[in-house]
Amino acid sequence: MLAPSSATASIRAAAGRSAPAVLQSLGVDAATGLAHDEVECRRVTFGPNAIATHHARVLTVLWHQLNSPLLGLLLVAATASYFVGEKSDAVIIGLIVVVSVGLGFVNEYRAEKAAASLHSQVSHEAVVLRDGVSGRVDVTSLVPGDVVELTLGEIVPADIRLLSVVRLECDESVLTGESQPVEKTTDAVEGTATLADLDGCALMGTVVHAGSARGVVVATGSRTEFGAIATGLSTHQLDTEFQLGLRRFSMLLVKVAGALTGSVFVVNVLLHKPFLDALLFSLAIAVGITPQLLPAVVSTSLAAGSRQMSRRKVLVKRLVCIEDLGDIDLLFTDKTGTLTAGRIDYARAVPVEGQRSDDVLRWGLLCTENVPGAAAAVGTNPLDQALWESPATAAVREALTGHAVLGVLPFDHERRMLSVTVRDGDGAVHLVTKGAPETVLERCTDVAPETRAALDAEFAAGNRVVAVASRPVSASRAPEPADEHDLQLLGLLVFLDPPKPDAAVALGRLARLGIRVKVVTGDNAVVAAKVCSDLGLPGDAVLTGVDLDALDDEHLIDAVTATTVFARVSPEHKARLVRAHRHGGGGVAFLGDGVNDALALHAADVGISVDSGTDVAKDAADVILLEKSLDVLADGVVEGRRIFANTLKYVLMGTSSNFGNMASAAGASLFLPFLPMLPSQILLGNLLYDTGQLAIPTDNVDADQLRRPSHWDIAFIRRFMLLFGPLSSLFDFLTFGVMLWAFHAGPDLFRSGWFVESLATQTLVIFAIRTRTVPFFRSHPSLPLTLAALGVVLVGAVLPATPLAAALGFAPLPGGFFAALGVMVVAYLVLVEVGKRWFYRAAGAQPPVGPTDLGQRFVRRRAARFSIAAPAALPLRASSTKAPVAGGEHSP
Ligand SMILES: Nc1ncnc2c1ncn2[C@@H]1O[C@H](COP(=O)(O)OP(=O)(O)OP(=O)(O)O)[C@@H](O)[C@H]1O
Ligand SMILES: [Mg+2]
Repeated sequence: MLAPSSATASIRAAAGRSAPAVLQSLGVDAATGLAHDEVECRRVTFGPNAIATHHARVLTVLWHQLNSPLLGLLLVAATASYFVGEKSDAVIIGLIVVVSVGLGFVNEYRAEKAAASLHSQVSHEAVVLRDGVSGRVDVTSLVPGDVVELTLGEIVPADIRLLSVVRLECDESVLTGESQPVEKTTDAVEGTATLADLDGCALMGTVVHAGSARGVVVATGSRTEFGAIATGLSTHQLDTEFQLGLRRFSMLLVKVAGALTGSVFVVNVLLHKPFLDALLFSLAIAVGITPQLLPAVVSTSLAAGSRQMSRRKVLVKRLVCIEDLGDIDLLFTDKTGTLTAGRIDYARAVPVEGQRSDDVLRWGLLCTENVPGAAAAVGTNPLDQALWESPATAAVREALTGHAVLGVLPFDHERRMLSVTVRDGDGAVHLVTKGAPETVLERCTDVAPETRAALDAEFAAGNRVVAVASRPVSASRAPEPADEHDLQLLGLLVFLDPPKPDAAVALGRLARLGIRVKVVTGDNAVVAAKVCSDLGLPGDAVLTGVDLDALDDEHLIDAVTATTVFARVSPEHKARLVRAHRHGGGGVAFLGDGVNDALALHAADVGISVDSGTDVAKDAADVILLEKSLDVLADGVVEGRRIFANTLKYVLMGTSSNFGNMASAAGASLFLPFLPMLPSQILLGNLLYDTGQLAIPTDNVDADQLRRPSHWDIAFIRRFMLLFGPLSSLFDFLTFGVMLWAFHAGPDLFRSGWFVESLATQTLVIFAIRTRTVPFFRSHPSLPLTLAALGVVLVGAVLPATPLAAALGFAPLPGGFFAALGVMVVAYLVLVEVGKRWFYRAAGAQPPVGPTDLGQRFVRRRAARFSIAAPAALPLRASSTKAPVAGGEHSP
């Protein structure tokens, strides 16, 4: 029995030993893999191959709500006051706190649930050999000893000792920071090696950059190197960069609140006000200022957003992707299926002089990755699919029976060719090569000028063309790249893939959303240019993969910003283009569905794939479109920006008017002989206000706000707070004046007046803050929001006149107060409008801030794929007590 602590459990130890020795100590035969019952056994011992859980846990969420020193202090103080002072006041405080905590809990729990269900919709798979049969399994079910296959674009699913490699290169930047891919071998390393030197190993979380390999799993889950850095990262909470920023910002507010309320408390005590009252009052203010609900509210609106997205055929793998999707301003897309109909049709064969059409077609049909046996299921290659499924090729397909395919050199996106050795009916053996005409023609002995002319004509018409060539060979082994020479060209196979009728409209829509679109394709430059110009994209300056290779990174950036179409690019070129643009600051999205797109999908801020795409592409993507269409993508972007805009409303509300109110409460307590508001009243006002805010996700968003990528900008929020906070305080002090001098109010009346005024201004200002339009009523809020805001104000206004008033310490307000209130609310909103106009004009002049790219973001994204739903099953270090990185400012 293998114990988790055995020497093999560490990849570093395994790296120093030969592959056979590692296999032996793991008790596995590389030819058959583990037996299924052994896998079960090991799963019990080692646990799942996971480093995070996405299970929504009641207690954790509840603890989140209660885990606030302020709340604790408040409850302690309330309990103390229950025994020595006002019993009813203490009870009311207790009740309000319970309701607030409940509100936060329900919201956050629902968001967690939504996030968890997103996680369980997506699964990440690996190809593994068990009991002699290879198949796909969920990555979380891998155990040490499993024999796995690695292919291009895949994320390495565990720490693996390599057994055989074919030109394998891994991008290990997520672990080592090294941006150049590392070449891998099967050799053991000597002595003690650093992580970057483990040549004979592939490490969890890294990307297969080139080639393929087979290896044996040595360590899983949190015992991997990646697990060690990612353990404790909570992948479902506070996932977004904004939420992290918000946390930091909240901390700032808490500090301000601490200083403010601390001094209020001291001054109040020095002024000989009752100790406990002063303490409760200060704490209530502090609770009011702290935007406790904010993180919960952000996740809630994102969670609601993910449902709206899926109704628009956009699936996000994680909540954070919604925000990222709204933020993109540059989209790279492949051509096939996005710009073109994608239903590739075989049109005709163009034989060279002396050949027959049917022969070109016959060799073309044989030259595929399909296993011999004629009508065997076709692979995923779209050109081969089209060839094999076309009714026009049926007759030739029937006649293939006498041929035997002896070996295949698979298609790869760098060579853009594939070759087979075939024995024909007469027993003669041929090497047949099919591929991109440029590359195939280079390897042919002589090509007639007429053939080149025919090819150019097909390209100019925007048709996809592959060339078929052959030569007789003697050896009946599988072909190698070195064999592809001295070929005789047989002819061309022409396929039609016309531009999508609605793509031009969708491109226009993306342009209006402020998103630049660039096309990257493995197809020919002339074809790409033709399709693009048909759709209205500038296709006159096309850069090819060869051009890109000639540019170093410095020149690349200049050259690529000006270019819209990139043709004959390899998977690595696609990724390089994405990386070059990511330094520009804006969000870069990549849309693709092929194996050749996976590297770029990993490199992009937002990787987008389609439901019908290949597994590797879907695995690499953050967002999956149920339909490959730029229109669906545009819907997704709009939805993302809408959600973002609404979330921002909360933040602006909470940090400006709310903050202003609390500051005035603190200020007033200094010159009033009594507390300006009772602690329970402050908390009640806060609760009512929060409740009204819950309708914000339903709100309409101005078209103008959807036209820009949505960046989170904490500096913007801070400036907003500093302008609009004091503005709301101004009206609070006006109210104080009115209450004291016009109504000669005593404590109860004073508090009632201010309670109603602060709730009214604080709530109604949503109508101004929700839009940049001046005057605000030209933009229409949603009905639920309107009703909620007015409802809250109404409740606040009648409260002092109800039987509850006495218990809450309110007194009925005179009619004259409401007249004054009306005037003040109107004056306040007018001033806010003036401030808004000035603010947005000044803000327009500010340079936009790009997303601050944390390397952590990639770690989180990778970690999310090694996540399980079961709550208690994470053994060993996974359940370590390391604080969640997201929880504080001390991120590594
Ligand atoms: N099965 C095949 N047989 C022969 N040649 C092929 C085959 N598949 C692709 N090719 C050639 O390789 C070229 C590049 O293909 P690749 O898959 O890299 O790009 P693509 O996926 O077609 O383009 P896009 O990125 O727009 O989807 C094709 O244009 C074609 O010339
Ligand atoms: Mg493709």
